[in-house]
Parts: sequence; C-alpha cells; structure tokens
Amino acid sequence: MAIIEVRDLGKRYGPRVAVDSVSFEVAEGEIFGVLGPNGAGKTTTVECVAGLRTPDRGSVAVLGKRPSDVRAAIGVQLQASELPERMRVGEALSLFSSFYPSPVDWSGRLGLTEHLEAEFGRLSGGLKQRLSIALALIGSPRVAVLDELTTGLDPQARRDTWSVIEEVRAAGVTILLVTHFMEEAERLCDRVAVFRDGRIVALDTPSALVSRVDGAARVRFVPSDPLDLSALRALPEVTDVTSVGEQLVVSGSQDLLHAVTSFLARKHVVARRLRVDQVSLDDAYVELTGGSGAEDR
Ligand SMILES: Nc1ncnc2c1ncn2[C@@H]1O[C@H](COP(=O)(O)OP(=O)(O)OP(=O)(O)O)[C@@H](O)[C@H]1O
Repeated sequence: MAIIEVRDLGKRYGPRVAVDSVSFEVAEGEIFGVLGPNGAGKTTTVECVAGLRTPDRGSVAVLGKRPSDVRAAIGVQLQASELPERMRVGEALSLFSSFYPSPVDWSGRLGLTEHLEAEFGRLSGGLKQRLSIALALIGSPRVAVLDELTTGLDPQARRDTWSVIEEVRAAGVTILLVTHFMEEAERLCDRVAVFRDGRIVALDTPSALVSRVDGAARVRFVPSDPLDLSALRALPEVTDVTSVGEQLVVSGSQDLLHAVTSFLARKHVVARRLRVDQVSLDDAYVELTGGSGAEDR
C-alpha cells in the first residue's frame, strides 16, 4: 500500500520553478531516497510531503489524507533544525514530549541516555543528528522525513547514523530520505528518485539505476606494446576506449574483462597495472544529472 502519494506536484517561488510535475509513491515500510544536485527541488518536495509548504499544483497524500490533516503521523527532521545552544538534551526531549499525548522515548535506542545533561551547543555532529532523529520520532510517526541527515558528519558518525536509520525502519516507520551521498543511498534506500531542475529524471532501485549506465564495467591497464585500438573498439563487449596518458580505459558490458584479456592474449600484449572498476550509483548519478557533482558539500 502507498503511504505517500505525490501527483504532478508543482511549486514556484516567484518566477523560479522549484518543482515541476513531480509524481511518485512510497510504499509502507520503504526507505525512499531523494537525490539530486543543489537546487534540484528536493527540499521543496519533501517539505510539501511534510505539510510545511503548500503546492501550487498537483496533490500530496500521506495515509490517503492531506499532510496538514495528518501532521502527527509525520515526523520531520529538516536541514536547518537547530535548538538553543544552552538547552540540554533531556530538556529538549521533555519539551518535545509535551507536544504529544503519548510520546515515545527513542533516547535509549539512539544512545542518548548518557548525554541527557549535555548542552546542545556542545554535542558532536553525530549526537546532534541522533537528537534530531529522536525529536522527529517522539510523536511515534508512521512517516519520517529526514533531510540531509548525514551532511557534515565524519565517515564513522555517518555509518552510525545509517544503523540508526535501519533501526527506525525496523520499528515500522516509512522513511523519506534526502541525501547527497550515493553510498548512503545504495546502502539504505529501497528505491531512489533522482531530481534535476525540479523534475524526477529517474526513479528505480539503486541497482537498476546502476545497470542503466552505459558500460556496466570498466577495465584500465597499460599495454606492454602498442595496440590496435580500432580492433579493441570493434569487440562486441566494448562500448568505449579512451587513453589517459599511457593508460587505456575500456568500458563495456559485464563480460568486458574476459573479452579484453582474451583480445590481449591473441595480440601477445600484456596488461600492466590492470584494474577493474564496477560502475556504482555515483556513475549512474553523474550520467543522470548531467555531471552535477555528487557529494558536493
Ligand atoms: N523560500 C524560497 N524562496 C525562493 N526560492 C527558493 C526558496 N526555497 C528554495 N528556493 C529555490 O528553489 C529551488 C529548489 O530549492 P530546494 O531547496 O527545493 O532544492 P534542493 O534540491 O533541496 O537543494 P539543496 O540540495 O541545496 O538543499 C532552488 O533554485 C532554490 O534556490
């Protein structure tokens, strides 16, 4: 069952079109990734889903209703969420708990119990994010909107936060996750929508997006002797051959390595410094967004 349904969403800020004809559905229990370069319309879209912005066009339904009618079912952790520097973790949790009839305490599961006396301004980036998740989940929402949760965190804190997100999903919460990190999307998301210029340019599972990229594999090597590049290009498994200094970079299908090494053996050429790269979601992202830098923050 779709717990979030977005149909033909459009939103402008003055003359600027931020979101244009965006449609997608999120099934209950999914982690749905929202990817795209800066200014692509990700935050505007998820804010419309959270009921924080009103669309100019189209419709958004969460649990079959307008988001503003099911506010309590939606937990929101937004990019700019900040608390007063001197507020203690325990005070923030009590304050937010007072907004809900039956608040749920996530502090134990999120490793915050030993930090209840700590002031917000003194928390590490990872702890601030854990607190923001705890606050977003306090009302026991069915849907959590997490916007660039791990931007600015070091790799260890980012990985710790991923475990937390998996735990939140295991508790039955559907997650809409805005991220700039391809590794994060690959690790966590069941499906991702890639945004570009206010539109969705691709929507699929991470592995299906990767398999769409031309040249599912890449082989690099330095040939021991000059090679006939046109014969190499003519191999059915090869889609592209480029030279980078003395190194050749050959792209092609999954069977590329076998095809290239057999070709070299026939020509009595040895591949020095041979490396095989598998295409990742990063490559798919760059192709889909026209080269706008991933992880550009
Ligand atoms: N309140 C606003 N007033 C005017 N323009 C806005 C406003 N909020 C966003 N925009 C513009 O709308 C477009 C989409 O912005 P949005 O924040 O939704 O993109 P984003 O993909 O979330 O970007 P980022 O990754 O930088 O957060 C951008 O061009 C942005 O400058």
